[in-house]
Amino acid sequence: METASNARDFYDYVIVGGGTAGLVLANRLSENQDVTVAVLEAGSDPVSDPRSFIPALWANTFGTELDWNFSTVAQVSLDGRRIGHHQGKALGGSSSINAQALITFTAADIDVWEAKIGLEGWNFAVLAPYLQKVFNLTLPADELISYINASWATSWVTGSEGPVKSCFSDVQVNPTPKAWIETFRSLGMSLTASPFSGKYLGAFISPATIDTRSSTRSAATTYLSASADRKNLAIFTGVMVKKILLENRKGVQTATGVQYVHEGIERTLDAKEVIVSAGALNSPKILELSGIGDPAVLKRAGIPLVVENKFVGTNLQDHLLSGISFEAADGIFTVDNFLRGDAEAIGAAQQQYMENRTGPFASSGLTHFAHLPTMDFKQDNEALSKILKQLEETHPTSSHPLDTVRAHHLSEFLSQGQEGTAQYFLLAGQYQKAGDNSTEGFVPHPQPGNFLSTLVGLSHPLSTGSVHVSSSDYTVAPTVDHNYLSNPVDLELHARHVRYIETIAQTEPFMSLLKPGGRRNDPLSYFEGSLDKAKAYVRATSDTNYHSVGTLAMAPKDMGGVIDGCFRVYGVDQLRVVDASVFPLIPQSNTQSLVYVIAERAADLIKRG
Ligand SMILES: Cc1cc2nc3c(=O)[nH]c(=O)nc-3n(C[C@H](O)[C@H](O)[C@H](O)COP(=O)(O)OP(=O)(O)OC[C@H]3O[C@@H](n4cnc5c(N)ncnc54)[C@H](O)[C@@H]3O)c2cc1C
Repeated sequence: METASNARDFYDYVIVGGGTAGLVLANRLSENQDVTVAVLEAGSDPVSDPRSFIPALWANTFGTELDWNFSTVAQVSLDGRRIGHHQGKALGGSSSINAQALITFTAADIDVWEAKIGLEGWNFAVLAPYLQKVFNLTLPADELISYINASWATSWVTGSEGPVKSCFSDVQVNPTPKAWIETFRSLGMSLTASPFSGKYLGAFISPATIDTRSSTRSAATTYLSASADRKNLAIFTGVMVKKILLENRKGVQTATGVQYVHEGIERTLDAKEVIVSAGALNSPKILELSGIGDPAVLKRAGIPLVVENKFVGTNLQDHLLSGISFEAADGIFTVDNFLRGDAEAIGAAQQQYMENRTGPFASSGLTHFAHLPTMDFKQDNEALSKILKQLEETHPTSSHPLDTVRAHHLSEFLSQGQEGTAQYFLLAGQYQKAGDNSTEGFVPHPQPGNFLSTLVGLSHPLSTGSVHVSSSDYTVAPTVDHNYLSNPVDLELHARHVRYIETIAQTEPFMSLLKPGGRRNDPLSYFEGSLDKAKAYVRATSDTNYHSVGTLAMAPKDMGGVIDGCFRVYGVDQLRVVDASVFPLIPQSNTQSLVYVIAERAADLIKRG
């Protein structure tokens, strides 16, 4: 058996990072028996680790060896707080620790790549068919489909036959779905079309990437099971790639392999082509350690410049998250007992899961979603006009050529009111801003009581940040600066959405899920309609939604691109990047579906040559 210590000297494709995108590529490229493929993954295989495979335990991976455990620098507009930022360090990458929500991208968010960024062939019609190549959705029994109003999913199931299994996980244990859907109906926000259709608004219960037969997480590792017997595919774990080996061939820098460390020993591996799939926060680091990047950044870190591109590590985007926790009515199920580490409650849930694979442990707990336009602007034309005017002006924080496209895209959404500008979702438990030490976990200091939280993620942030090396030492974490809320439009929109949570909480039937006269878990979360109070709360509590993307953008070079439409790094032959780094603009959806799809498309393009 091949191990990292006795690996061959040469593979056709060396994939750096066995994460979400990396394992899709490993499977698809090794379908051709005539090529050899090696995956180098820094983490271990988590498949038999309950923290990874039990759907509810995803946040228990935080701060463990399955997590890179990054943290941002102090965020000026978040009251100077540092934000802990988890990323999967294991086979399957972040798909092995994520919250498993399966929410697919919308047409408008992808079509803008072709129409406004000039990426030929990058549109919804081309990408959408890949969803069915990736996912395999199982429907619940008919009466449950009707209970959760999910008939929209029935037609999609036909043809969904990919390796990543998904299902509607928690409808049997959680009585809230109907209340969630009916509340948004009362607010005029019923689901307008299937969330798989590419254009919809409103509330729905989403599927999750969970295998219904075993009630276990279905991550990118399922791509490996499908290719386990292939002699031309080698998977190495516990291998940290230091840099890409570059050689000047006839005046063109060319990737010839990688340098890596395994069990303290440094080795090299040669390749016909190197594909970097180390995720949005690690891939830029690998390019910069190899001398590809902004001369000023490399100089500061003491790394010799090989290929200049000042956009490496820029354009970092995320869906900033905030929410309000309301005390739940008696008898409503919440996970607060688990968050407080109540041994009896955890033991009972564990036993139920082990015995018949049901109960709260069989679900990620995040399945109630709604995509909404900025509801305030339905009545307040003056406020809308003010924001649209702000969007026309170049803002001083503008730092990336794609900022203009971003502002125009958002402006269209706001003026038409037909697309989501925030994602709302329900957490049956208390939400708390994380501490700035990410090892503190999901809810660091749980309070007594049971809560229902409605959270809001800002869909199309204009604020962009960066991730860069601060040292030539590969063991040093990169400097992550999301620059959250640096553009005031983001604060204005996020605060309006977070304020709208109060309206949701006062609407039936959601209101009846809450304790009459019950408290909220944060004294700052009482806005009484004040936008200023909502803004202060957003600054004090917002956190990451773990959707970092965009740091090696696919775009023309003069628009801030680092790779072209075929994933090739500008200025370097035989080097590609395929992962969440390549998104030029963040979509309003959660990011895993687009990462999977992009990797499938990359495999097709690479195979075509
Ligand atoms: C906590 C959390 C919750 C989330 N919840 C959801 C959700 O519910 N729904 C959703 O759609 N999305 C969710 N996401 C986002 C989604 O999972 C990610 O966008 C996606 O998985 C990223 O895929 P990737 O291939 O870009 O990177 P990853 O999957 O993170 O893969 C990168 C891989 O590269 C490896 N690597 C990095 N550096 C090196 C190196 N130097 N040498 C060797 N290997 C290296 C890493 O260990 C990792 O395995 C969540 C993410 C997180 C972290």
